[in-house]
Amino acid sequence: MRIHIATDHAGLDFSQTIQEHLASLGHDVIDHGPTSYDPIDDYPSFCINAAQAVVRDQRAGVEALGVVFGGSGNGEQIAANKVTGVRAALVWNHSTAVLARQHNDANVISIGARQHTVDEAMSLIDAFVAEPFSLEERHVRRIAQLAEYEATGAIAGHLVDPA
Ligand SMILES: O=C(CO)[C@H](O)[C@H](O)COP(=O)(O)O
Repeated sequence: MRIHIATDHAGLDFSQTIQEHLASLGHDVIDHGPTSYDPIDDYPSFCINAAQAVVRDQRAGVEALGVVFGGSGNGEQIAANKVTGVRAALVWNHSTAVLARQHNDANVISIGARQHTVDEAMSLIDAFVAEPFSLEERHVRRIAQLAEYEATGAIAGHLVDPA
């Protein structure tokens, strides 16, 4: 699996340790930064670059996922979800890691580095990467509705207020 990683200053130590862990498991890890600690850096561009790379890879038929870190993970999830084709989930326990794949076919997860130990975060990421999408019809249908809204601003057969 290719795994695209991004963070900001709040998750930089985490990110480096976790990248080594993922590489030791044989994953192809790609770091989208930052490359050095800057306490006033901004997470959006790092996370958007990682998210774009996931979508680009998946569209090219490459198995790829993304993991973004921040202090809470909230802003990083929001940033990743601005990229068309991204389904980014905030993961904070084993169940949300597994369900992000099973139900949501999430292609990016976000983890708050100030909310977990690095060992906890590694186990959340391992659970996420190991879990397949269930392919159950109701989940496929809901994900398709999200993609349709993203593409057209509407969901056929459902009332969506105009943006
Ligand atoms: O989690 C985050 C965004 O959701 C950021 O990592 C966090 O806001 C950074 O905080 P600070 O600039 O105070 O170190």
